[in-house]
This record gives sequence, structure tokens and C-alpha cells, in this order.
Amino acid sequence: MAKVLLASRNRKKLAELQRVVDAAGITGLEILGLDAVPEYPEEPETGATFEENALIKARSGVRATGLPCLADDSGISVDALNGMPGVLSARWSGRHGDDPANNALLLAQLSDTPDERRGAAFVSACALVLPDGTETVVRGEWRGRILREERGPNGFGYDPLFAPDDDLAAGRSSAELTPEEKDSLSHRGKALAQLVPVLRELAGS
Ligand SMILES: O=P(O)(O)OP(=O)(O)OP(=O)(O)OC[C@H]1O[C@@H](n2cnc3c(O)ncnc32)[C@H](O)[C@@H]1O
Ligand SMILES: [Mg+2]
Repeated sequence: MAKVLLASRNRKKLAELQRVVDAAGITGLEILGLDAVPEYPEEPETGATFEENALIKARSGVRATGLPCLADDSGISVDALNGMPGVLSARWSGRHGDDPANNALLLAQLSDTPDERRGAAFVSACALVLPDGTETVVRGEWRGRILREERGPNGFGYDPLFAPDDDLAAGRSSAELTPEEKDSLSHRGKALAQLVPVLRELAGS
């Protein structure tokens, strides 16, 4: 069976990719996480853009394993913060991957921002790099606004603070959507949808 490595330490991203591949009816493609391959030194995410960081992660995965490699770099871009946290989303509070601290800091920074200026977008850049050097980079965006308190148990990261603009979400946070609803609207869902043809080809299905 063809293999593709998702170069990510984030298990929620792995689950989202697996759902997209399953929903597209792609069989014959085994998605491996970093746990499934011998450990290799991961490069720091020093890029100025989501695209650069996604490429850094995917290229180092290919170099280390020789497998086709997919990587996502994503974050939330808040209008009232001139696009920040952006590429710093995972470590906004200073500690990488501390979701409660990141959310608390973002809420505090926006405490005086009125409802009409709380617009934001989730952004995902996904890079697929093949062992022959072929590189495909795609991007998805998801517009919404930042709530005044956390809501909902699903998803991860900033999901409890993000109210999507889409009618389907109708007053819910993205942490109150079902996984399938999130996939159909989200930045990562939109980015990965553009990679489905390449993934299908890799799978030979
Ligand atoms: O780099 P890898 O190992 O893939 O995993 P990561 O969690 O560090 O991922 P990023 O560097 O791409 O940082 C993305 C951050 O942006 C936020 N984020 C991205 N996508 C999100 C989503 O769908 N829902 C909520 N928050 C999201 C979340 O806080 C993540 O920590
Ligand atoms: Mg990261």
C-alpha cells in the first residue's frame, strides 16, 4: 500500500487528514504520523509565512524518510491585531502548544475590541513534497470572528474562540461543530481538498 507521511506532532491534524482522505473515497493510501517512522531532527518553524513553514516541515520529512510527505502550517490571523498571531499562533503565549494560555492571552488582548472589529481568519498552508522533488503548496482560509469566551468541546487550539461566518455554523463556535461540519468549512478542509487529486494519484485509486 502506498504511504504518505504527515510531518506533524499534532494528532488532531492527523485525524482531519484521515477524514478528508476517507471522505474522498481514497483507498490504498496509508497515512503515517511521525510516531510511525524513525525519529529525525525536526527543523524549527522559522518561516515568515505559513507556506514557507509547511515546506520546511514537508521537505525535512522527505529528506529523513524518503517517503512522500505532507505538512500543514496553520494559525489564526486577527484583523484587530494586524494579522497576528499568524505564524506565531502555536506559541503566542510563549509556550509552544499551550492552547489554554494562548486562548486566554488572545481574549485579554481583545477585551476592549468591539464586536464589529473582531474579525479573523484561520489559515492553513499544506505542502506535499514527493521524493522526486515535486512540490505542491496549497492554501485555505476560513473567515469568522473572535468570541468573548470559550465555547464548545470539539476541535483544538483556537476553535472554542472562533465563530465562523458561514450560515451552516449559525451562531456556534468551531468547537461546537461536528468534525464533518468543520471539515466542510475549515481552512484545512479547503486546503486539503485541493490536494485530493494528487493524493488519489499517489494511492493509485
Ligand atoms: O507544527 P505541527 O507539528 O504540525 O503542529 P502544531 O500544532 O505546532 O501546528 P502549527 O505549527 O501549524 O501551529 C498551528 C496553531 O494554530 C492553531 N490552529 C491551526 N489550525 C487550527 C484549527 O483547525 N483549529 C484551532 N486552532 C488551530 C493552533 O493553535 C495550532 O497550535
Ligand atoms: Mg508547529
